[in-house]
Amino acid sequence: TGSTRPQRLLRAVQKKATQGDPQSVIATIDDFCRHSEWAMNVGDEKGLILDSIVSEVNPSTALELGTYCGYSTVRIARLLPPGGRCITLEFNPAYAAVARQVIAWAGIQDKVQLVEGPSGDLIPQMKELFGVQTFDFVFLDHWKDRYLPDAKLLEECGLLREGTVLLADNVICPGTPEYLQYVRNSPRYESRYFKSHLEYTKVEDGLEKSVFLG
Ligand SMILES: O=C(CSCCNC(=O)c1cc(-c2ccc(F)cc2)cc(O)c1O)c1ccc(O)c(O)c1
Ligand SMILES: [Mg+2]
Repeated sequence: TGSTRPQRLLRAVQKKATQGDPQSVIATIDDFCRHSEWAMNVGDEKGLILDSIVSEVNPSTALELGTYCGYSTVRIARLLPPGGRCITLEFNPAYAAVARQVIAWAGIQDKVQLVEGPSGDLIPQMKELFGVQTFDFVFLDHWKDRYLPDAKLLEECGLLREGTVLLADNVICPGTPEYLQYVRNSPRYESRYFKSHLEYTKVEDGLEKSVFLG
C-alpha cells in the first residue's frame, strides 16, 4: 500500500517548509506541483488573483468549498484580519486528513474550521453549527457541477449579503458552464472574469468574481 499524492505533498511540506510560515508552505507546494507531481491546487498564478481579491474584501467570515490539501485555505487564512475566520468544507476524508496537517504546519489552524461532509448538507447548517450570519467571501473550488446548486443554496439559506463576493476557480478548465451562465445573466450578481491558466500549466483557465447585489 503505497502513499497517495496528497500524502507525498504533505511529506514535502513537513520536510521543506518552515513550520508556522504560511508563505513557505505555499512556496513548497507550488515547487512540488511544478517540479515533482501536478496537483489540483489553485496554484501560484491564480493564487495571486485570489490574494488580491481576498485582501480587497478583507473578510471577517470566509467560506471555502473544496479544501483538497489546504493550499488555498492557507492562502486565504494568512490574509484574514485579526478575528477573521475561514470555514472550509471537504467531502473526501483522505483529503481532509492531509489538509488539517498542512494547515497546522502553516500555523494558521486557529483561523480555520475544516468540516468534512457534502457541501449540500453542510451549507444549511452553517448558522446553527458555526453561528454564521452571512459570509463576506466564498471561494468555490469543489466539484464543478456543485457550484450552481451550492450558490443557489447559499442564497436560499440567507448566507449571502449585499456585497458578498463569490470567487469561482476552474470556470474554463474543467469548466462550470451552468454556473457561469447563471452569475453572468442574473440581475442579482455583478460578475467579472479574471483570465489566467490552469495551475502549473499553459492551458487557459480563469476565476469568475461575482458580487451578490442582495
Ligand atoms: O473536493 C471535492 C471534490 S474533488 C476536488 C474538486 N476540484 C477539482 O476537481 C479540480 C480539478 C482540476 C483539473 C483536473 C484534471 C485536469 F486535467 C484539469 C483540471 C483542477 C482544479 O483546480 C480543480 O479544483 C468536493 C466534492 C463535493 C463536495 O460537496 C465538497 O465539499 C468537496
Ligand atoms: Mg480548482
